Amino acid sequence: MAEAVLRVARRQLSQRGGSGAPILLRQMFEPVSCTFTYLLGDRESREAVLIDPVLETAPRDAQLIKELGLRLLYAVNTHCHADHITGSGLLRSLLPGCQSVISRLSGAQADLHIEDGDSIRFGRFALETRASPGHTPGCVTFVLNDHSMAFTGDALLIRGCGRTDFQQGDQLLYPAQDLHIVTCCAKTLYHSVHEKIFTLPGDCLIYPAHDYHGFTVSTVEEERTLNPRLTLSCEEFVKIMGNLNLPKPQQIDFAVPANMRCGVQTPTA
Ligand SMILES: N[C@@H](CCC(=O)N[C@@H](CCS)C(=O)NCC(=O)O)C(=O)O
Ligand SMILES: [Fe+2]
Repeated sequence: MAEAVLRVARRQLSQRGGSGAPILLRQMFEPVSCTFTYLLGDRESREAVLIDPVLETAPRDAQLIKELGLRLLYAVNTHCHADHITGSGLLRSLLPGCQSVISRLSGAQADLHIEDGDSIRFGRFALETRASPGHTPGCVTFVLNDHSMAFTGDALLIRGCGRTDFQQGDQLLYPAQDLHIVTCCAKTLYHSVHEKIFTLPGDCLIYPAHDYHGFTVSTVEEERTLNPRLTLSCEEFVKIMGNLNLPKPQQIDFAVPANMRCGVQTPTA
């Protein structure tokens, strides 16, 4: 009971802030890779962060940020993406003052490297970093400080989850050389989701990095009870992940090397 009261109080503090203004949130879509980019801002200080921008839609995002009178502090990545080039490199040149961010464990270049437990602050709000490896070793989930929403990248998708068949060394490659790697990554992902995401409040909103079925948002409670993969035992989950037989992402051969350098740094002529 005391915990519930505290949670409500925390939520009012962050979502409503001191002035009663709610957080500014925009979910944007890039249709080729089916990627969601999220803009979060503080209406009072005008400080903002962008989660998982895509190279092709970075100019759109920069224009919206300017139109809304926001100051982009950080263009952050939930992981080194295999299916598209990140927009974080381009955004730092389109919006001077913006810094690119990715986890240290991704091995990718960026202005700032984050680790489990680090906070990304913007105005009266903050995003907590929770390491959630498995899809890639450097995957993180960002949780708003009042635990009302989580940006899960590819660790947890709506009624699905990220694939675990990438070879993970210096770079992501496909396919993983043997089933042992897929098994190990799948076990890691299962524990990440159960320990770092499903432990959040049931009404915490889940915002993934992709959706291929037309969904936009879910909740912890929905995924805890309805996700067809993550409601299985770890053993059954590992078996399913070893047999997804997904085709190689079309852009992986050039997207991953580019993302290891945090994408394209300057606008093309
Ligand atoms: N067809 C797409 C790639 C689709 C894909 O592999 N998606 C990844 C997430 C992006 S790295 C994934 O984990 N999918 C899980 C699933 O169950 O679909 C392309 O060619 O880009
Ligand atoms: Fe991914």
